[in-house]
Amino acid sequence: MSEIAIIGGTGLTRLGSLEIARREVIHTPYGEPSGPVTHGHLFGRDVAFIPRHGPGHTIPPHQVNYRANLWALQHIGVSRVIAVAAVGGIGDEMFPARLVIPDQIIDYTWSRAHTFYEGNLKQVTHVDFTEPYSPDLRQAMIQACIAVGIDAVGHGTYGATQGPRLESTAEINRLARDGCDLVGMTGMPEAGLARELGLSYATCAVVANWAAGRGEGEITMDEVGRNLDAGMRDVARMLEALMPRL
Ligand SMILES: CSC[C@H]1O[C@H](OP(=O)(O)O)[C@H](O)[C@@H]1O
Ligand code: HPA
Repeated sequence: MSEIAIIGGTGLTRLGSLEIARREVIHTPYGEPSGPVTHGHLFGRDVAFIPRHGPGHTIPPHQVNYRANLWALQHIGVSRVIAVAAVGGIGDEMFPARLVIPDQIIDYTWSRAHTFYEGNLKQVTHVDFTEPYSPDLRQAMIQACIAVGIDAVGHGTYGATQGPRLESTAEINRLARDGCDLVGMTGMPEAGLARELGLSYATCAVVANWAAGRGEGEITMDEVGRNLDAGMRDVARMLEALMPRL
C-alpha cells in the first residue's frame, strides 16, 4: 500500500525513476479517475502515481475529474499527495524553469465539481482552508531542494484559472493586483478537495513560461516544452531527496 501519491501534471505524464509494480483501475462514486493508478517504488518508497491529464495527456484542465482522482488515492490508503504542476510566472522571481513551492492559492475557476460535501448530506460541512497546502509537506520539499542545491522559491500565491486558453495581459495584471505570483489551471479544486478528504497536499510548481504580458511576445508551446524539460529534471532531483525525508 502506498501512503504517498504523486499527481503528475503537464510535463510529467510518467515518472522515469518509478519502478513500476502494477497498475490499478479504480472506479469511484464520482466517475473515472484520469487513468489507472500506477503503484511502484520511487527512491526506496512505495508511491502511487496518477497523471492528471491522463496517460496520453488528453484531458484538459477544466475536464479533469479531480474528485475521482483524489477519492481513488484516498481509497487505496494514500495520506500524502505531492502535486506537480506547470505554471506561468507572474512575479519577478518566478522565472521560467524555476521550481516554486507555493503557500497560498486563489480560485478563479468556475463550474467545476469542487466539493464532496453536496447531495444528501447529514450535515453541512465547511473545511478550514487558511493554509491551503500542508506546511509539513511544503517544508519537506523546500528542504529537499536545499539539500540538492535547487534554487527553488519556497513561497508564492497560485492563481487557478479556468483554461484551457491562456490568459490575457489584463487578466494577468488583475491576478498580480490580487497578489498572485503564479498562474495555473489545475490548482483548484484539487487542493480544496484534498483538504475535504483530510489528505496532506502540497504542490511543486514548475514555471513553464512568463505569464501573458510578462515576457516577450506570445507564449509558445515550444518555450513551454523547453522550460518544462529543464524544470522536470529538477523535480526528479527534488523527489529523490524528498522520499527519504517523508
Ligand atoms: C501551457 S501548459 C498549461 C497546462 O499546464 C498546466 O497543467 P498542470 O497544472 O496539470 O501541470 C496548467 O494548469 C495547464 O493545464
Ligand atoms: O501561463 C500560464 N497560464 C495558465 N496556466 C499555465 N500553465 C503553464 N503556463 C501557464
